[in-house]
Formats: sequence, C-alpha cells, structure tokens
Amino acid sequence: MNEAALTLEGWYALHDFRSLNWTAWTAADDEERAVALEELHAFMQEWDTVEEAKEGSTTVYSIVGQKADFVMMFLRESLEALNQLETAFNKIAFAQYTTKSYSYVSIVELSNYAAGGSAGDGSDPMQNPHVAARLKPVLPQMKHICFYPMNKKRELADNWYMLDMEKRRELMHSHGLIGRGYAGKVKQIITGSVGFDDWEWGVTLFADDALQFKKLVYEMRFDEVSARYGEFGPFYVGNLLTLDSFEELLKL
Ligand code: VOV
Repeated sequence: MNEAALTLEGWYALHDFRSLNWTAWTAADDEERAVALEELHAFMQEWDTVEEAKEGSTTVYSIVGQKADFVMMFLRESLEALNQLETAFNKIAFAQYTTKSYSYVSIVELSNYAAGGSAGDGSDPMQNPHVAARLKPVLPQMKHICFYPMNKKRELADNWYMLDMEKRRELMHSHGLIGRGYAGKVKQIITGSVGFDDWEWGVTLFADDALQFKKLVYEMRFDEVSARYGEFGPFYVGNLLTLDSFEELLKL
C-alpha cells in the first residue's frame, strides 16, 4: 500500500464569498443604510479581538469580475466557530443587502514532503514557532488576494496517489523551488479540504503586485506536479478591503 504524506493541521478556514444586491442597497433609505454599515463595522471590529487573542485571523477583499463582490476569509480554531461566524454575519442588517455566491471550507495544512518525508523526531511540531506560525497564520494585509481550489489527479496514467513517497517528495521539492523564487512577492496559504469540500485543497495567495499571481501560477503550470497532476477550479482575484474602503465601495 502506498504511503500517505503526514500532514499537520492548524486553523480551520472559511472563504465566504458574497455578492451585493445593489437594487436593495440603492432602494434602502439613508437610515437603513447607516444601520447596516454600523452593524457591518461592529462585526468587522470583533475580528481584531479574535486576532489579538490569537484565536484566529480574518481578512476581507473585494472580488473583481462577476463571480462575487467580496470575500471574507476566516481562520478559526473550530468548525463550530466558523459556523457561528457565518450565522452571525447572516443576522446583521447588512447581510440583507448581500447574496451568497460561493464558499470554501478547509483547514490550514502542512505536509511532511519538505521535511524529507520523515515523520519527524517525535517532538510536538506546534512547539516549533516557525511551524506554529504557518499553521495558525496572521493573514497578511497585502493589496491583493487570489483564491482557487485544486485537486491532484487520480487518472489511470497520472495518479498522484499511486506514486510512492520518494517520487512525490522529489516532485514537491521542485514545486517548492519554484515557489521560493517568489519569496517576498507572493505569500501562499495552502488549506486541505479532503472530506470538507468539493476539491482537495484551497490555494490562497496574497501579493502587493497582482501580476505576480499570473507569473507564479504560469511558471508552476510547467512544473510536473501542476503540469501532470494539477486540476484547478475557478479563480477569484481581488483587492484588499479595509473598514474605510469597504464603506467607500458602498457609498452611493
Ligand atoms: C508562493 C510560493 C509557494 C511555495 C514556496 C510553495 C511551497 C510548497 C511546499 C514546500 C510544499 C510542501 C510542504 C508543505 O508546505 O505542505 C507545498 C505544498 C503544496 N503546495 Fe505549494 N508553494 C507555493 C505556491 C503554491 C501554489 C501557487 C500552488 C497551486 C498550484 C498551481 O500550480 O497553481 C500550490 C499548491 C500546493 C499544494 C496543493 C500543496 C500540498 C500538496 C500535497 O500533496 O500535500 N503551492 N508548497
């Protein structure tokens, strides 16, 4: 039997994509809009408390194109916490002016390919600050986000899951080398979603120069892991929203 990569998991992730119902927003009166904005502010301000308590991290980006208007990316300690968040959002007045576009449930994941495929030395990896920071990351407030789900193929000729550990490790090494070329330009958060959502991983990239997403994803397409085994879902790309720029976006 083939050997599964060992994985470490951190915070649970929810990418909650919403669209704005501009008809309802423009039809609302000034007071209704003010109440909606106030509740949105209060909802967003709670995120800081969670981040300060190191119980999660949150970020919000507008989405360019028609797939959605914005995404709230939540990292939290449990699926229950994520559930509570989406319900809490649905209850605020602002939610009445939005519709649900897409969502993705996953968990921050690190595999042991980069650690030479070994199971480690038996020590608690969460005691390693570098590992802990990657599993429970503070989401970067970079100017742009790019999110897409992906699978690794399970076809007869090209089946990632039938490759032995040594081969997968070798392929992932090459993947990592390409990625390292983007250090300082693109930050990646890989979330595993086998058993949680329709694809096997969520890929969330952050950059201050959006063009670097295209450069990185294109370069990786020529790498064997992506060229032979990668299957990709829809791409969502957008711009950082702060409390102020969100309000600006909603201004009539
Ligand atoms: C921004 C750069 C970047 C860097 C440095 C990087 C490095 C690494 C390393 C070292 C490792 C292995 C250890 C770990 O950390 O888990 C991974 C793991 C992974 N990656 Fe990656 N990746 C990047 C970027 C990066 C991108 C752009 C993509 C999407 C692929 C594409 O073609 O669109 C991706 C995917 C993944 C996936 C799905 C996994 C899990 C695979 C599995 O089978 O378990 N990744 N990745």
